[in-house]
Amino acid sequence: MNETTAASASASATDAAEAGDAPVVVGEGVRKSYGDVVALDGVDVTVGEGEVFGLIGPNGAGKTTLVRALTGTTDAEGTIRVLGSSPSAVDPQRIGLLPQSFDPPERLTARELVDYYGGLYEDAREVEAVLDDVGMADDADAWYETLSGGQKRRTCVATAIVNDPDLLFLDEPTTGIDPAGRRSIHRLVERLAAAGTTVFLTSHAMDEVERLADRVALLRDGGVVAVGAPADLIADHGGRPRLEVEIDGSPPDDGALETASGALDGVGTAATAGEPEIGATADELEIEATADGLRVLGVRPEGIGAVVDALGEAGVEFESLTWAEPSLEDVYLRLTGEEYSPRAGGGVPDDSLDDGGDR
Ligand SMILES: Nc1ncnc2c1ncn2[C@@H]1O[C@H](COP(=O)(O)OP(=O)(O)OP(=O)(O)O)[C@@H](O)[C@H]1O
Repeated sequence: MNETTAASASASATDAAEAGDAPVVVGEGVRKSYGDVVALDGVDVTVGEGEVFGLIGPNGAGKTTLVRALTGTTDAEGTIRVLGSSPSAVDPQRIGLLPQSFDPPERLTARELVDYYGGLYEDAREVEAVLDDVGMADDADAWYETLSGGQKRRTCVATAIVNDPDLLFLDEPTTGIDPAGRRSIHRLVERLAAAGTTVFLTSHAMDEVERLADRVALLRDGGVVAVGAPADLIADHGGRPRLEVEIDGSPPDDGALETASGALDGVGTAATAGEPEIGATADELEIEATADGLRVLGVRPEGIGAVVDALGEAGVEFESLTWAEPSLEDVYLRLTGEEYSPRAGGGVPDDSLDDGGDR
C-alpha cells in the first residue's frame, strides 16, 4: 500500500516516528456526532514534536471539530493525548489556540486585548513583541471593533501566542488577511516552528499549507483519506505537469482535438524525456479538451517548445499557454472528488467542474 494512499489512511504514529519526533498530539478513533451528523468518524492523528501539521478538507469535513476535540473544547469519543495528558488536564500555559470563530471584547484596543489574554497565564510574553510578531504594532491602540477583518484576525493570532505555547493550534489563521499580512503570519509560523513550537494548522489555502506543513492530512466526511509530506502527496495524487492551451476562448471540436492529438504523437519522447518531474511518471503525452482549448498532460518544461511547435504545424492557433506542475491543490481536488474530469472520449468538460478543478 502506498503510504499516502488508502481509504484507511491515518496520520499515524509511524509517520511521526519516521519524522524522528515524539508524538505531541495523539488521537485514536476520534468520533464526534452532532445529532444525526457524524462530524468525526474514527479519526487517527499523530503529530510529532516540532512538526507543522496541516489539516485540509472541504467545508464541513470536520476540521474545526477535530481541533476542538484535540483541545478539549468539545467532548469526543476515542483516545486523545496532548502533550502527554488528556486535553482537559494539559497545562494551559503550554497550549495556544486560535479558534475559527473568536469574538473578543470589542471595546478593547489590540494592545489591551493581548495584555488581557497574557494576564490569564502565569508567564506571558512582552505585549509589544507579540504585537510586532503579527504586524499589529502600528495599529495597537485602535479598538478591536474598528479594526479591519485582517487586523482583527492578526490580533486574535497574537492572543494565541502570548503564552509562548509549546503546541499551537491555528484554525484558519489567515482567513481575511491580505497577501502581505498572510506572508507575515507565514513567517511567524516558520519562526515558531524553527524555535521548536509544534503547530497544528487548518487552512483552505493550499499554497499556505504546502509551504508551511511538514505533513498534511486530508479530511473528508469526518475521516482521514490521505496523509503525508506535501511532496509525497503531490507525487502520489497530484497528477502530471500540464500545458493549458487557450484557443480563442472556445473548445475544440472532435476533429481539431484529433488533429492536435495526432500532432503530439511524434513529440512524446522529446517532451517528456529526462528525469521524472514530480507527478510526471508516464512517458506519453495525453491531450484533452477544456472549456476554452486544450490541456496537454505530461509536459515537462523542456518539452514545451516541442509541443508548441507540433501544435503550430497542425494548425492549432492559440491565444495563450500556461504551464503548471502539480500542487497540493491538485491533490485536494482529486481526493475530494472536486477535480475537473473530461468527458469520456475527450469531450468538452462541464463548465462548473472546469472552473473548480482547472488551473
Ligand atoms: N455545534 C454544532 N452543532 C451541530 N452540527 C455541527 C456543529 N459543529 C459542527 N457541526 C457539523 O459537523 C460537521 C463538521 O463541521 P466542522 O465545522 O468541523 O467542519 P470544517 O471542516 O471545520 O468546515 P469549514 O471548512 O467550513 O470550517 C458539519 O456537518 C457541521 O455542520
